[in-house]
Amino acid sequence: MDIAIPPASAASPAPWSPAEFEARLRDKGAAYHIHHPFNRRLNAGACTPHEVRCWVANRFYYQVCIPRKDAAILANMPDRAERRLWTLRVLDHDGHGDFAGDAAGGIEAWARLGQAVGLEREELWSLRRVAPGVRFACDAYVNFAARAPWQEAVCSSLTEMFAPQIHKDRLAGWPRHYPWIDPRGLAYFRSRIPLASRDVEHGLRVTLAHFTTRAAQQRALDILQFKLDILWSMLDAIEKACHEPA
Ligand SMILES: O=C(O)c1cc(C(=O)O)c2c(n1)C(=O)C(=O)c1cc(C(=O)O)[nH]c1-2
Repeated sequence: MDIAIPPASAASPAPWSPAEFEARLRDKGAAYHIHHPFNRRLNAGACTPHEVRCWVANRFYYQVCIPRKDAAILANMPDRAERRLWTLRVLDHDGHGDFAGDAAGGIEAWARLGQAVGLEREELWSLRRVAPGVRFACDAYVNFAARAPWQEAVCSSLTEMFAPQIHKDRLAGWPRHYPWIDPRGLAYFRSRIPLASRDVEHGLRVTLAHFTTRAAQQRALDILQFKLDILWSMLDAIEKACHEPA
């Protein structure tokens, strides 16, 4: 992701209007990992208990990386008001307050999902089931967020525009498809629906204000594609690592 934004010139096409630009960002949902064959199988109830556990153990690495990447973005934000908003993202995942209920944070909620699918806590936290491709993909996200201008890092979080649907699919289908999973373990997915909407509102405001030439808008679309590729690559690696020979 080291392609520089070329300077606007008289020959550049006019920028898209904010509404058109936002529509083009939203069109990127066609490449979201909701359409990945492994996710389609997972949410259709076609995965074995081994595959579900393996997905939960691998995705845990994404969960632990998210607040690290958000902390890296914070360090690059000069503006106090933006930092105050962004801090919430770190706390959403790391937890705050009394460490009970929602205050325990997303990582703890994911660990409870691990318990609900039958993973030992130590096995999850040790990260020993994380496939190399999942590590590479998540580390690429943290590295990009740390090195890019903060507005570009914010833009890369906009895959969250498409996340509420994937969480809703899990909440709607898993209790029927996977009755062996304790439904209390699904609380993480429920908790993310309002938080993702709040995050997207902020992320879109920053993105629409920052990427204002056509070349910059094209770069924003490329950044979003880079993040979509990270999520897709994670599932490619998970699909391979979690495959159970018949
Ligand atoms: O389960 C999913 O498919 C999924 C996807 C994404 C995403 O689109 O990046 C996030 C989440 N979940 C999620 O739970 C979450 O907290 C989150 C934060 C971010 C981000 O980029 O800052 N993405 C996502």
